[in-house]
Amino acid sequence: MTPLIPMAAKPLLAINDMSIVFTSPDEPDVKAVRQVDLTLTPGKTLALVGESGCGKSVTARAVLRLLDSNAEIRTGEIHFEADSGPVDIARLKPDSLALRSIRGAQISMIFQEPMSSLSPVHTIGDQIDEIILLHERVSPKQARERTVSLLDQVGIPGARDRANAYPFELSGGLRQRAMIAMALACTPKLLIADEPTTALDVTTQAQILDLLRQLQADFGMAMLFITHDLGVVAEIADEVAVMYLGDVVEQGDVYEVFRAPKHPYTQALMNSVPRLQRKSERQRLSPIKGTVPSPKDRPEGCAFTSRCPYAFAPCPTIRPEPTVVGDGHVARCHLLTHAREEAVA
Ligand SMILES: Nc1ncnc2c1ncn2[C@@H]1O[C@H](COP(=O)(O)OP(=O)(O)OP(=O)(O)O)[C@@H](O)[C@H]1O
Repeated sequence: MTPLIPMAAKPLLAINDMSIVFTSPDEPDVKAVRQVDLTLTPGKTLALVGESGCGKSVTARAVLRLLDSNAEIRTGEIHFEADSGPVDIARLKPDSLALRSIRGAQISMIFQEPMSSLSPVHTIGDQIDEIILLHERVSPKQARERTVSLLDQVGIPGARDRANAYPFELSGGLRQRAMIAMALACTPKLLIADEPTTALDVTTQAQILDLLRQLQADFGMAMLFITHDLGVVAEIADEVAVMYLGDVVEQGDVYEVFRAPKHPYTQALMNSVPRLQRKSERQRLSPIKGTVPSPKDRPEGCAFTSRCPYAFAPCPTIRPEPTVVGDGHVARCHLLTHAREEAVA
């Protein structure tokens, strides 16, 4: 399939038509992610943004096949340019050697809560050494040298001594840095960051974002960055994909999407963010009316129908096709094609 967004370089990651369902013996399947297409270029950052429950984490976890046991990738492909050549991660067995050689080495992940990847009973140095020793042919002494240098690179003061600290002995910000060092231990091509700064105070959040940007420049890795914070997207991303109830409703270059959002959901998200303005120019913030429906009540058509101020006849039943709306900018909304049809008629 020809991508709607022209790619500047061969994608490192190309998710095509991916749908993920949660199954339960007593209930109908729940579609958490619906026919998602995403591409990520080497060295660039793609932000996945949207309200809680829209499928950001499930999409990201699918890339590492870290989904819960009741989740199933029902359709689609996850193409990754692995060291050994192109691979479709969706076809790999979660415990296969091929996937284990990718996970933690070529693609790694950081989380909001560092203790979800750090063990409380081992020192941070031992944990990072272990990952290096698992994936690379180096001696324990060489692994420790690399660990100390990584801890230093992520801004942990007194790295050699701190390598002997247990996670509970570090502050929240330092723990976050240690988790980042661990994720970078084998210089991955892709770092997946799932709300890594959400739990931090604003100063630490800014430091961690700066650090990630710096490390990205040093290591040349791509990032898939999950957040619900548009300010963070503006800070860190090259491209953005806006998700709503399992659908990607709009995606493209960050500047382009922020300058001229085309989907009513993206427009509403932008209007709900405070901006610095003179007192006389200040507008009231408009929160998005209503709540995200449960994925169990998703309409067949556009997922945003029940909250959209412009919804009209086709919206609840017919799913809008992706429409190219600008340079490297695509949105799924009937208004876009409707306006065009009217213009042509
Ligand atoms: N183990 C599970 N069983 C059933 N449904 C699940 C499970 N995990 C996630 N879901 C559902 O999948 C949907 C997407 O969840 P996901 O965690 O990806 O959302 P999110 O956008 O990352 O939200 P948040 O910002 O709150 O983390 C949600 O409706 C959620 O209820």
